Amino acid sequence: MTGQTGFARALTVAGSDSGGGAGIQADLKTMQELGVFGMSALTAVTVQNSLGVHGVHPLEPAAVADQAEAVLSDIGADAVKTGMLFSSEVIEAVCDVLERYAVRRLTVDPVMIAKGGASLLRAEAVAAMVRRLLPMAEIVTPNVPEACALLGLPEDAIRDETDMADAARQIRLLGPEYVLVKGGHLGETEAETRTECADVLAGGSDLLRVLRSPFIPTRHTHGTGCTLSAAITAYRARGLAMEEAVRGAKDFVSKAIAYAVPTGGGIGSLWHAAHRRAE
Ligand SMILES: Nc1ncnc2c1ncn2[C@@H]1O[C@H](COP(=O)(O)OP(=O)(O)O)[C@@H](O)[C@H]1O
Ligand SMILES: Cc1ncc(COP(=O)(O)O)c(N)n1
Repeated sequence: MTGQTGFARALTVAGSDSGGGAGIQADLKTMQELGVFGMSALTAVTVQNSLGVHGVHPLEPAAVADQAEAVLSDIGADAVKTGMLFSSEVIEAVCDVLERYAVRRLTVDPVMIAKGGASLLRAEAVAAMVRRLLPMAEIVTPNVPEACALLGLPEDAIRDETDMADAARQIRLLGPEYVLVKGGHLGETEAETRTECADVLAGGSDLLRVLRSPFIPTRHTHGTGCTLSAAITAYRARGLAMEEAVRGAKDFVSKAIAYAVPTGGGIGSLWHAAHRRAE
């Protein structure tokens, strides 16, 4: 038997979601669906289902760093993403490894709070994320509350697309080459009249794009952010240009939301194979 040559590889550094919809599980499903060989460095085991996060068991920072090192020193990765990192110690340990292997195609999903409200990043770790991780990122993908936290703004400071664009430009000044501020949380209170979900991409020399997609009226949105950032990472691993990668990822996540599955009695999860049906 011969192996496949010329395949793209991606590494995710993130937490496990026992419910299967977010975290490492969403990342690996997305990478596989997009034809990329997915690998993982686990940061924490979360006890999670559709009703929320019931426990968080972080791994030792050295255990996280060793997993990333094992992957990068042997298999290699064409692109890397980070998700739930939990503590400043884990951020520091992961940054040391990414720096050592000169990882360039790095997507940072600055995961802070799960949809049910549980904290997936200690408050003290935001400073380490800003100081060490953001300058290494090729793209950072905050949702609206995360963008506020990165900029030290009150959590209701971003109210419309103009505010999202301002925030994206300001976060760029923290070091990442591109910033995608995601608008899934904007207008949550007007769900009945909402027609679209817009994300703002800033980067390159003077790129500013508003990426629009139809709003899908569903409560089953567990894993949207993880899936979007994993798809960007997979497309970058395959060598697509950044704007193309982000547009492709938004399309992938929209389809996965449209065919979301009502797993459990709470917030259900995306269906990562949906793009196959829609093609
Ligand atoms: N109900 C929805 N319909 C269509 N797109 C959505 C919906 N909810 C979120 N999205 C999209 O999913 C992606 C993730 O956004 P968001 O939910 O804001 O991130 P997070 O999961 O990090 O909170 C974005 O591209 C956003 O526009
Ligand atoms: C382990 C883990 N990582 C990330 C999320 C965020 O999920 P979402 O994409 O719904 O914001 C989560 N709920 N659990």
